[in-house]
Amino acid sequence: MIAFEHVGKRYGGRFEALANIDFRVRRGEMVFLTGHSGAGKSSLLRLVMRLERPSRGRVMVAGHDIDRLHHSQVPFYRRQIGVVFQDHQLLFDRSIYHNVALPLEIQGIEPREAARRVRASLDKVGLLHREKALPIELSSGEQQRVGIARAVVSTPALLLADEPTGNLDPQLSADIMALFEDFNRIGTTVMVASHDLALIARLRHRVLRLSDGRLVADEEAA
Ligand SMILES: Nc1ncnc2c1ncn2[C@@H]1O[C@H](COP(=O)(O)OP(=O)(O)OP(=O)(O)O)[C@@H](O)[C@H]1O
Repeated sequence: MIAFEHVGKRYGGRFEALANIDFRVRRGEMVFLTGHSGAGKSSLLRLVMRLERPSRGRVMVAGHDIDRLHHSQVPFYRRQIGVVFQDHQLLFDRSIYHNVALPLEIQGIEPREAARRVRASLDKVGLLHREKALPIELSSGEQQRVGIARAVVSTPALLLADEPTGNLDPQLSADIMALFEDFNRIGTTVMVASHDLALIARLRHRVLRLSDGRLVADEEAA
């Protein structure tokens, strides 16, 4: 699903944020990406989303060298990927329902079909009963679950998350990770950047560890 082939990323032509990164993630795998602050986790995820382009090497996603996408194809490419951020980036003047519906509106999905998908997504994260609420009325854990519902509403084959449990307490963090595992179980390829080593160790998935822009460990699930 994802292949990094000797990928390097320099910012401003000088600073080397990633060097010689080489790994593959199989379709249907769930992988954690870990490493100290500044190790390059976000940069790696941004390369997969094609928000950044590699300075060296190739990033292949679903068999395509994504650097070769024409710029007109990039929005379509990004819509195939579900993304969850730490600061869930909800629109605070829209209801929970309309936040989750947004990707479907952009794709021009017919409203009745969109409603069915939005409700299925909200049900999956346990928030169907809050569909009319505004984000401000929800706890931060609930807001994060809305972000996840929005990321999966288009049933993406690939789900990326950047520190999705950053601000949450241990129980809520475990709940969020369990949701990712649920999506992985139904076939979604999942890649989660996290520095929560205790949580990662309990979950028994493959771990890619970055340090100073290098891939220093690739540990298969125990
Ligand atoms: N747009 C940019 N321009 C210049 N330098 C950048 C840019 N984005 C990231 N960097 C630098 O690249 C390095 C890797 O950053 P990155 O955000 O990928 O790390 P990270 O592992 O996600 O860290 P954190 O856990 O703190 O978010 C850092 O030293 C950072 O300062």
